[in-house]
Amino acid sequence: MIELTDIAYVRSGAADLEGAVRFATDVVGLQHVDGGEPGVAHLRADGRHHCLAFVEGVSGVIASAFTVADPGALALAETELETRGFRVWRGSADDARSRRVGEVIGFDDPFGNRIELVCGQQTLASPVVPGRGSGITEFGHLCLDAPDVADAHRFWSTTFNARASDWIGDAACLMRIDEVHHKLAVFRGDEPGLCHVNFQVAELDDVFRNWHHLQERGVEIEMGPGRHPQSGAVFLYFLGPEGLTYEYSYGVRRITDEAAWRPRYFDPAEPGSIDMWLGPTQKPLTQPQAPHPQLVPEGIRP
Ligand SMILES: O=C/C=C/C(C(=O)O)=C(/O)C(=O)O
Ligand SMILES: [Fe+2]
Repeated sequence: MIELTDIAYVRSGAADLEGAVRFATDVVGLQHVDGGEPGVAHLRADGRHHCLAFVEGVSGVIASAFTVADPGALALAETELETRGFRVWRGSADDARSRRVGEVIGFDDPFGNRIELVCGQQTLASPVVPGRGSGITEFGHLCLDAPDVADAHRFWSTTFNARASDWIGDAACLMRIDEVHHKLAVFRGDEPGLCHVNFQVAELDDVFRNWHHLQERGVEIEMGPGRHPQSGAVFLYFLGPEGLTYEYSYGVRRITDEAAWRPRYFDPAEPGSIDMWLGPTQKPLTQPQAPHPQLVPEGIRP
């Protein structure tokens, strides 16, 4: 069992790097950390050096990354994954440097999502300088697609320390790796992909202020404002460039009594099972950002 300690970053290809960065800073409110690396832009939301990296080139998600404790844990993870039949890539010093981590390995999950595991993710001492006052406090979670959510849960909970916090029938499983209700979600989809990246905001007011801001800027609101009955968070999903869906949310549940928590099973057909406020659309659940074409799965399965 590999212990994930946190989510680390999402790395995505960007056909229009400047446009992707402009949106991430001026609209979403992330900080552009200039790393002096041509063709790569790092965006910061919290203490992490970055939680989103755009790499100039073909659009599409390159990898979703998680941290493990240290180089020893990463070496054990590498062996464990190989033992389970995964082909594991070990990043070079340049790969690690571009990700601002000590070491990086990668593999394709059984559904074709490229996952990276890292140790030594860089923390920046300087305060975050947000691109806009959207109230972002933290990179909250990431959401992947898989054709069978129960299979995905089996994979994540037996290979890693992910635990189901709640299910939405066979449509979604929300999983935690620490106290936060979910840092990883898997939604049912025919193809692998990245459903969305989530950023927590400081106040309920931020969600609504951001909603107005996005509307004024003509940004496509995919769903919300609404409230998820699972985490209890008030959410807003919107579509950015490069097919990337962003989510702001406020008030995510923390599961502090691990032993007492029992996952709940919501019926996706019940009105309100996704949005207690009964909002109209469920688009972000059905249109993930497709994987970068060069990374389309090679069928590596255990
Ligand atoms: O469709 C349900 C989504 C639930 C949640 C939540 O409970 O917060 C999400 O954030 C999500 O996975 O998008
Ligand atoms: Fe979410």
